[in-house]
Amino acid sequence: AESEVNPLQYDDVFALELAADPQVHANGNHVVFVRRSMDRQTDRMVGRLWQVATDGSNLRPLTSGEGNESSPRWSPDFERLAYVSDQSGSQQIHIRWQDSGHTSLVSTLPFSPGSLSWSPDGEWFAFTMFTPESRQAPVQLPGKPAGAEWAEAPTYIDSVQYRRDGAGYSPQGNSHLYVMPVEGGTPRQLTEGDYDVRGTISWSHDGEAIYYSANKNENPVAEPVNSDIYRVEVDSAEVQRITNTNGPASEPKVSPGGRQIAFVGYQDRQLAHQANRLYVMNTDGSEIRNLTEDLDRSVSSFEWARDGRGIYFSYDDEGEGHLALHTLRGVAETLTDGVGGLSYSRPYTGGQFSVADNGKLVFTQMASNRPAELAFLEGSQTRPITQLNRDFLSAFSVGEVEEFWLESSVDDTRIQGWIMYPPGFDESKQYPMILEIHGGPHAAYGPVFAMELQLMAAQGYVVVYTNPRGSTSYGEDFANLIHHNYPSNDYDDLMDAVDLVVSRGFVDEEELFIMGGSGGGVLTSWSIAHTDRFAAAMVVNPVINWISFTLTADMYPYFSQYWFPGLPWDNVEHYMEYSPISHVGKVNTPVLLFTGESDHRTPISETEQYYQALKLRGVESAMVRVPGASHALHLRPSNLMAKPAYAVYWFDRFRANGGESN
Ligand SMILES: CC(=O)N[C@@H](C)C(=O)N[C@@H](C)C(=O)O
Repeated sequence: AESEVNPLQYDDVFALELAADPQVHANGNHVVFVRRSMDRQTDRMVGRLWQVATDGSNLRPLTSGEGNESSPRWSPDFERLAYVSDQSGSQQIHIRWQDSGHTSLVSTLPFSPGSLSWSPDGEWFAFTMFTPESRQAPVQLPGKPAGAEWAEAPTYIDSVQYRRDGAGYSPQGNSHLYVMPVEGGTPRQLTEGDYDVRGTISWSHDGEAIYYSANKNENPVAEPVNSDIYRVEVDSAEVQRITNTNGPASEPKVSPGGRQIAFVGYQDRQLAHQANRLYVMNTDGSEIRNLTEDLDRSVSSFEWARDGRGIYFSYDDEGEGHLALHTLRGVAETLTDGVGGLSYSRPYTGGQFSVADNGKLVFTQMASNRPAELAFLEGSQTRPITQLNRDFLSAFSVGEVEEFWLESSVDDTRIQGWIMYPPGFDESKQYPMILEIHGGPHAAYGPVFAMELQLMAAQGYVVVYTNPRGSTSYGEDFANLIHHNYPSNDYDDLMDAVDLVVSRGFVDEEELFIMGGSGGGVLTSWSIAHTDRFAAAMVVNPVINWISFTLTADMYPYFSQYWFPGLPWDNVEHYMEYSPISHVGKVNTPVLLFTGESDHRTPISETEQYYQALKLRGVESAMVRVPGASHALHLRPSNLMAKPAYAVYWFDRFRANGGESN
């Protein structure tokens, strides 16, 4: 009955929890994971290490929980657990002895460690760490008296990657590979040069070398996606190149027997979307085999089976994460779906898993009514392990999500989408509707819990979301329907979805609203230049002008060469034809903009261009600037609630009868 409906409140963002980074014990009996929750005082998501038996019993914290903890990694004998924590004031490596429960800080690193990995004998850690390049500024100004307070010195920059979204302006330097005794000591740098070591690092079976991936090409600007796998000897730091592929070769993982390496990558064809394939090769780089050539889906992550006879991997298909096993003999078997749940703000796909002996697996399980929880897979049986959100969600009515498919009005291409109903939905009534559009554009939404969308549904809006052409998880051809052609018929797919939902009869056509972030901001601003059917729009961290975007975004070498037929100055007409700014003269829809001031992916200058253009045209518009926020606007819980709160404020203003229709 309607009286029992208890919709979510904005403040409930602080009640969300999720289970991440599962690391299952080899015996499959218990799993260590990062329990993420929201801290109201610091306005941040914090991670704490917890352990639970895979039958769901004995859920308990592993540490005193005073720091933000991440990256739990079992020692090879499963007697110790390494992890990273900022308990000491900076991100450092800690160890927990599983028998005594004793924990200890073992590093004093100048920068945060990444890709933490135990040596096979359990005596060394390997990790990546930022390594500053000690270089004096080329200009030294004379005349500063001792103790004088002069302006901060100007910064001299000549590196390609001088800023990164989420990290800000970087000092000169690179991420390099280090080793350190596990009981502590001085880290020893194994790689050097003007390239970054990122992602998985993997010890050779005998512990004498480490495999890593890097883009060491002479002109990394011209080859932004190219990378290869290298082997560095731990004693001598001698480096050997293992692959020489045309495209990325990354995430190397040595097989349990030590004779093979699995990795992901693809043959570069300069397409906007190129699906990651899973490869195996001998450790000397010979006999490279593409295991997933026929899958036509992107491999998200993978792990060797402990007997070395196959590789478990995850991939998204039709908006949902799947786990599969590929034996080295060539047989592939899908084991489960429902992998995902780590994106809690908008319903993006993405999950994690961990492999025990004998085909037992733990994975993050997605659901449209709660964020990621852990689940156990044994054979073909899946059972839940954690219920971290049970307490909070049992008290509230969450919007139900229904899948739909439609055939494109342009070319009959099948398009998938979802409707989120407001709690207490009554189909005999008329509701306002929000179309919420994902970014990427090569990314996918799915039936995943999404707090931003839930908070808008809780305010009485039907929320519709789709995977228009260009989205991933439907194969490379579907994604590349917008190659050098974005935005285009993806707009028609979105309008087809609106038509379908309107035809169901429960949406008030006078109360249609549209919003989207990033690539979704592109499509929102594009849509309102091509139709006046929406009563108002919210354009979140958009790209408005492809020329200014490619020349200010952090990933500019990639965007300029993979999303367009050539560089901006040689293709001005193309760039401008596809830029929403070129069509702003047709916009009549009231627009609210919402962007992080520290966004280096779609810089706020894009938002400002659009805002000023709308003002010049006299279109009703406002701009919300989010101080300190990067492209990942949801990272601070207060911003996670601010975005839907502003959306509802703006859309309520433009409802037909002051919001009284339902
Ligand atoms: C590749 C990339 O970062 N694209 C951005 C323009 C984008 O659309 N990002 C999406 C994933 C988002 O929602 O932020």
